Amino acid sequence: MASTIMDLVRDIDVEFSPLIVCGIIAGVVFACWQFLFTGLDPREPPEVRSSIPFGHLFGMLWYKAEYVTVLSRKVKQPIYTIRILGTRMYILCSPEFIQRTFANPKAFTFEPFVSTAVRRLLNISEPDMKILLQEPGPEKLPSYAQDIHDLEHSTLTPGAALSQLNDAFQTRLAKSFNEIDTEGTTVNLHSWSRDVVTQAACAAILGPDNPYEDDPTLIEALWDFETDIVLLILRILPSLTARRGYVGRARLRTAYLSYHHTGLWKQGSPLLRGMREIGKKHGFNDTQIAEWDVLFTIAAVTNAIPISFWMLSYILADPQLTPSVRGELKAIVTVKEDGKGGKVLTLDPRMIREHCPILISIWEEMLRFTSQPTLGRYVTTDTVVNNEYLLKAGSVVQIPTGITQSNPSYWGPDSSSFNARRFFKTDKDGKEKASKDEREQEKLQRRAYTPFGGGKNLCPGRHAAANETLSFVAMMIYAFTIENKDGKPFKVIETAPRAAGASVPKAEGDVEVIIRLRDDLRGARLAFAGGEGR
Ligand code: HEM
Repeated sequence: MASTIMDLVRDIDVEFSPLIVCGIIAGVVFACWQFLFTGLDPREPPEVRSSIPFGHLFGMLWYKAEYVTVLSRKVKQPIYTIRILGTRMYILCSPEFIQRTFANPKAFTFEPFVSTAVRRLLNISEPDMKILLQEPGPEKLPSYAQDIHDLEHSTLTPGAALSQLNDAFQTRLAKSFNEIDTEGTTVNLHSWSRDVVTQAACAAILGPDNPYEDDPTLIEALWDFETDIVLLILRILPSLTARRGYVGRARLRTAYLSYHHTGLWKQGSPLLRGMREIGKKHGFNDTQIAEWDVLFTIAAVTNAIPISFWMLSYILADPQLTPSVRGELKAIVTVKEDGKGGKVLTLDPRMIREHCPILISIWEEMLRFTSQPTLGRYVTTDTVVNNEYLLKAGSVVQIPTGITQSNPSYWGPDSSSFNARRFFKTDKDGKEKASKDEREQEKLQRRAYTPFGGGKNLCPGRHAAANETLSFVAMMIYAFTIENKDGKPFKVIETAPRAAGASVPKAEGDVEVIIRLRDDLRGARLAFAGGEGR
């Protein structure tokens, strides 16, 4: 109780000082003035006004992260401006404009969004924040943010460090698969797959002796933190309004700190060790390093875990797909005697791209269909895009990728539904089947396809995400039968509204299933080539 009161006092103290209240009033007056009197430059994209005053603001409050997507579907313009409380937002719905902004990261930057969120999430002081983000000074030393960016891209692009991460993921995943009861295990598929894949993803980043192994309830704490992240960034009485996330964050902080103090970080991934080294170089203490590690873990699981569940669900819901996928997976699976009277089934995820075109098509379609982030960029300098429109410094660019990723002129009349074979490119003999027109269409699609964002901030974890999802789904489909507990045909469950900042929505509710090893594999141990446990 006493600690709750202290939390409250701390929140109020931070958020509602007289200075901040005056600031808010001044901001509102300024915003109203802007709204009523400031015109747009004629070279700016056309303005879309709402029919009622402050309509866009209400729209944002109502639809949250989805508002610009909902509005863009109605407006049907390639580029337009809206104003909310005096801030200009340019909404980009055409691949042409989107690619131009990706190509100019100096003028259109993502960093202010990250730094504001991180500062508020971790309570970093202004001076520390300056150190964090400082531009290279006269000595030309890169900032912490730049060092981390470079590290992420070097350790997560194909190479030795990524292979090590992938192998560690698969080793831990195989352990969970081998724990499934031979007679069958009844689970809630959504929460079970979330826990199994999270456990493996954390082992990949943090190493085999990580806090989640000692205390699996930390998985729940991680997802509580992830779910409440927007409320924690807003910081309006977080100990009350985001209680679960608030407590989860504190538990994770303590657990990661102990992981660093006890030296367990030494068996972590090259990425994790690199983050620690960079933190130390920039003068961070262990608590700050631990907090960054927690945030990175969130970035690594927030989209990859839900998409694993969706991909498995869409395959299970189509009776034709399971046999087709199993058929092509045969080429990458071996079953051998293990020398101890048993057998071991080994699946090699590194061969999926070459041998499993249907599975790859499903993965790419899954990304198109579910990963529809609204990307944000801050305009740092007045810039003309495409020799056509002026985007003014101090404004915000919003890119609702759901618009381009479901536009029928790029994707055809079935653009708003899931089509497992949309990206299937080879005929039975493995020859390219695309005609010239189809190849032109593919070019358009490639420009309209941004499930991982783009430009300088293109998701560095995209290769790891592909490995995680494909390894999980491939083994689930190949080695197990998965049936609804109530005996009815499997159906894809509802999606929850996409959270602000998330690319992939989570599921609403759950579905109870029985997972059983296939009869012909009874007694076999499951393993991945690359991962241990063979
Ligand atoms: C299917 C799974 C995933 C999806 C759909 C996804 C999507 C995204 C998107 C849309 C962005 C923002 C890009 C932009 O603004 O242009 C992003 C950034 C990021 N993602 Fe992912 N991501 C996934 C998995 C992962 C994984 C597995 C990791 C780590 C292992 C990861 C680490 C990051 C990081 C560190 C950033 C920030 C990059 C920066 O600011 O430069 N992501 N991701």
